[in-house]
Amino acid sequence: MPMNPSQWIDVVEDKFNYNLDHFVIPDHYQDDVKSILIPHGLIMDRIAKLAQIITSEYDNERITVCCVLKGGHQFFSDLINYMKKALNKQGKTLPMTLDFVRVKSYENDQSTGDVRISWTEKELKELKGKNLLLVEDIIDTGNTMKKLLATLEKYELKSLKVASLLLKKTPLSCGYVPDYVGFAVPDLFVVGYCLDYNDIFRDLDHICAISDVGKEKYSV
Ligand SMILES: O=P(O)(O)OC[C@H]1O[C@H](OP(=O)(O)OP(=O)(O)O)[C@H](O)[C@@H]1O
Ligand code: HPA
Repeated sequence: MPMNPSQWIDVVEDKFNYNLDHFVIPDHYQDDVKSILIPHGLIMDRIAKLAQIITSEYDNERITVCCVLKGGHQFFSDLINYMKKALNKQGKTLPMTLDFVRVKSYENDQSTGDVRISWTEKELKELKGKNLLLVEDIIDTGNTMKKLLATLEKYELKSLKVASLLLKKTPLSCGYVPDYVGFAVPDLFVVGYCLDYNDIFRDLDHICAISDVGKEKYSV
């Protein structure tokens, strides 16, 4: 069952803007972010809960958990670990196959509109009859996920669900809402925890709002 929006954590800009000196930020990013929206510890605690919810909704059938690279990598990796712990606690067994797809459409803080997906025809055909769980870092305009779902349509999956750590509250949204959401975030360009700006900031632990200095410094 998709989560009810009341189950998401709503990150409100004025309430959730931890000062940069409240947490450790690497020196090389000090000027490049303006506030911390979600500290790393909170991200991890939230993923533990998402893992509990997700594992409780599957039976003992094998699932294919597919990481949407590159941004989804950290969430995927932590989610799998928490899912294994949750299964252990629930005394339940759920065999998981781990899979990866590379998708890219952003340059600077804008979608180019050209969503490139690495799946080959052979890889797509192999998904027939599988229970697929797509794991994404963020749904912003929703165009990436819309294209992924449209691509999968004719391949006769047994089931398809999407978990996204973040869902951006933006007027540019196409209206797509994933089954599982960690946090609803304000309409700011966010970086850290593998979310990037031109491949920078993936090594930052917390989820932060990028500063104008950061945008300027790393723009292409
Ligand atoms: O909802 P949308 O507006 O389509 O944006 C979301 C997508 O944008 C980012 O990918 P990006 O193209 O930056 O590639 P990356 O995962 O390698 O960072 C992110 O990882 C999502 O896949
Ligand atoms: O806010 C964002 N941050 C990083 N990557 C993204 N891809 C879409 N939106 C974002």
